[in-house]
Amino acid sequence: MAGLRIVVGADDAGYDYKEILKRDLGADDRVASVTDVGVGGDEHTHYPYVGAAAARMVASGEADRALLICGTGLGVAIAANKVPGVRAVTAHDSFSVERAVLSNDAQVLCMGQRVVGVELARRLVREWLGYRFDPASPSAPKVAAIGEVEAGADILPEPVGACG
Ligand SMILES: O=C[C@H](O)[C@H](O)COP(=O)(O)O
Repeated sequence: MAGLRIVVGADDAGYDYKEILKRDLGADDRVASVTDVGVGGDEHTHYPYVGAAAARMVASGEADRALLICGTGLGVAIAANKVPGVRAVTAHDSFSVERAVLSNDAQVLCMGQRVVGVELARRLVREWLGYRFDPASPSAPKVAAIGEVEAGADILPEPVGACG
């Protein structure tokens, strides 16, 4: 399985975790490359800029995934989701991290440095690296429907019995 190209980013509130997680990613043989879009230790930025910068790299195909940290993991996710084609989630538990990839084909995982302990964050990132979305899974049509909504399509609700 090809190694993942990962972009990491954080605002000031997520800088410490971003550095720790970046180091972990760099030492993991499932990771082909790690690109850091900031912030640097002596820099300041608002979370939408790093969230969007990382998401654009995913949308353009320069990166396979992004890992974004802010105070809560919420702002960077909202910003990343504004980039067409990007599915960003905030997750601080094992099941959500699994389903983010296997159900939602989310390419962007966001966490909050003020929310989750660092050792749990490190463990969740290790788990995250092990999941790959299966395009033949029953979840694939639902992910495709997200793209249709993004493209502006009106999608009528399916009958309840047809929802898988
Ligand atoms: O979602 C936003 C983040 O938590 C950010 O790091 C802090 O934002 P605030 O300073 O506006 O609360």
